[in-house]
Amino acid sequence: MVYKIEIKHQIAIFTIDRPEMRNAINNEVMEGLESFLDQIEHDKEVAFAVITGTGNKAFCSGGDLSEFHSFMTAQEALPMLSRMTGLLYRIATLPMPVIALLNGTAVGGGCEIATACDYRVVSSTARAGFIQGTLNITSGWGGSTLLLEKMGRQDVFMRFLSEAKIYNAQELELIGWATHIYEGDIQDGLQHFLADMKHIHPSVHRAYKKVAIRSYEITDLKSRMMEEAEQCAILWESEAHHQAVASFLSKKNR
Ligand SMILES: CC[C@@H](C(=O)O)C(=O)SCCNC(=O)CCNC(=O)[C@H](O)C(C)(C)COP(=O)(O)OP(=O)(O)OC[C@H]1O[C@@H](n2cnc3c(N)ncnc32)[C@H](O)[C@@H]1OP(=O)(O)O
Repeated sequence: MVYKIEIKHQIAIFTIDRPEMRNAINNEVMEGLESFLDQIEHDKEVAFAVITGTGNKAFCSGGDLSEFHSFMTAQEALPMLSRMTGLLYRIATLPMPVIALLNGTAVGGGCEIATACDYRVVSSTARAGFIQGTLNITSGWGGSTLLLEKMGRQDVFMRFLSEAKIYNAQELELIGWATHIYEGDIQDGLQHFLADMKHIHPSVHRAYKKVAIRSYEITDLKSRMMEEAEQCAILWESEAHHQAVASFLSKKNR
């Protein structure tokens, strides 16, 4: 099993469990995420949902390049990109608040997943970045659409995307991407973040969540995220992208 699902004390936790692969997303993790969302979407008992990763090195390193490098054309890449885009839209529109608990680094699609969540609770040693540009692609799971939709300053977040750099926790807090930075133990970090919210009835959190996402349907956010996936698919088939992935994988196989 490459993921864990736990529902305890009204908190539903999805943990990507591939620490040796820096919690990269493959088809099996996608299936897990689908079943997690199916389980909690209509469960009124769940007050908060949490997405995290095993270990302290990575929250998620994005798409599993060793699996997805076999996609050579836009047509081959698009089903995977659209499937993840659909999942990120579901995460963003869950009826309860969703917390990305960044136990470690989030890059590429990992950064997109964290952006889809309502809050990013980040270890002081974690880092994050939309590094897709270094692979000659854009984000392809709807993550930059979500980033620019949710976050304040367009100039700051266009730069975050375009530099394709990894920011440290302090920088992530400064630009407003990280909601809360914790030191030390991950569970203590989560509990500390939730401490001032937990005594409020879950129906109140759900009502605020509704307010937060009410414009998504009117502005057809899902279609806009899908357009991002299509744009990424076009870049996916470029020679520069295939070369960048081959270079990453050749380091792995050395
Ligand atoms: C596909 C969709 C697209 C999107 O829409 O956004 C993407 O997500 S593109 C993918 C973008 N992700 C990357 O390019 C990440 C690449 N990984 C890294 O930069 C680093 O691994 C790290 C996340 C910064 C962690 O560095 P470090 O702690 O030094 O670990 P290693 O680099 O030694 O990795 C350990 C191990 O894991 C393998 N690995 C890591 N990430 C991936 C990945 N995304 N896909 C496949 N494999 C990955 C890495 O190759 C190492 O393997 P071994 O050498 O066999 O131990």
